[in-house]
Amino acid sequence: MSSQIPSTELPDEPDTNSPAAMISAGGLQAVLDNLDALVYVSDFETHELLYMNAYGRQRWGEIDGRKCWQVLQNADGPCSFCTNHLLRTPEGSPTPPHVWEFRNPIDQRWYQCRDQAIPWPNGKLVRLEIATDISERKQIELALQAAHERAQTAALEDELTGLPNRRAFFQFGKQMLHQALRNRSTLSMVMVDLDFFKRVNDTYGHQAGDEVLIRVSEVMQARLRDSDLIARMGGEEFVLLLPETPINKACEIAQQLRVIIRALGVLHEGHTIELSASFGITSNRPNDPNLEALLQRADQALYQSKEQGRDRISIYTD
Ligand SMILES: Nc1nc2c(ncn2[C@@H]2O[C@H](COP(=O)(O)OP(=O)(O)OP(=O)(O)O)[C@@H](O)[C@H]2O)c(=O)[nH]1
Repeated sequence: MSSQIPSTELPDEPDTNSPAAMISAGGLQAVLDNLDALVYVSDFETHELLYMNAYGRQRWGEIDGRKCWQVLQNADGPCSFCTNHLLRTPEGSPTPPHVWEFRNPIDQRWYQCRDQAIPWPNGKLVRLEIATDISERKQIELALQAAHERAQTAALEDELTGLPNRRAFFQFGKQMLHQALRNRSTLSMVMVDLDFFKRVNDTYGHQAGDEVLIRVSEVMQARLRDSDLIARMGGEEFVLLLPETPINKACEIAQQLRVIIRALGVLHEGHTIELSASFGITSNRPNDPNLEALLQRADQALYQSKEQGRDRISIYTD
């Protein structure tokens, strides 16, 4: 088989009369003016617009020797987000095209911009931008992102009380323990469990029980600092993580919470539901391998509170 290409398919000499070779300035203009994208060229130093295609002129008006920031941004000076400095090396050679996305504050639409330094007929490098309207795609992207963030928040939030849930407790708690070990500071843990909560449900109904859980969450949250973590671990059990809080201070806080819950009296359909809670307290130790170690100790201390009659606080002791 011959490896020679037939001359009809690939001529040896370029045919200067072929339609492709005859593309004129007018032809190029037609291509540029029918593009569904803004194309403009501006001077690097003066920012004067040297060219803008029909797409751009229809949206932003004639260029009339004006500067890019006057025409495209209606501004009094160069834009803070101008990319000119990214398009040339310090020696003045063109860098690879810079592609970025931005929302034009004038028309509020999103554009993907492709900026590049190109040689102009006078021999100077100039700025070329090709900007494509990506608003529809961006709207979907932003809506998806918001939905994803909402789903993430929902996965970490207890539906009833709005407190961080068990999963959030482990996620944030791990970081808090890590920070405490690194700073050699005391992280205290308080486990809180409402007493005889089953009776509340049995006597007043499940909805009354839910109201109690919400009110207890609110009053505990109100007493704590922003840097403390309070999570609902499930049922009528809550865990507090108190950074930079020595054990005696954690006991003081737990006592206050105990008194607050005792005094709460949740009103439900004309009845006042009296409550109490038991507490188990511990603090981190230098060799604590993980959060579970603290949880185990706090749980044992809580068990002691329950055993000794409830409505009390206990500190874990070996
Ligand atoms: N209303 C309501 N009740 C819940 C929820 N989650 C768990 N419970 C109820 O909480 C009760 C917990 O009962 P127990 O574990 O026996 O604890 P308790 O009655 O508080 O007894 P002690 O902890 O020993 O003082 C059960 O009746 C659960 O059905 C909830 O989200 N809402």
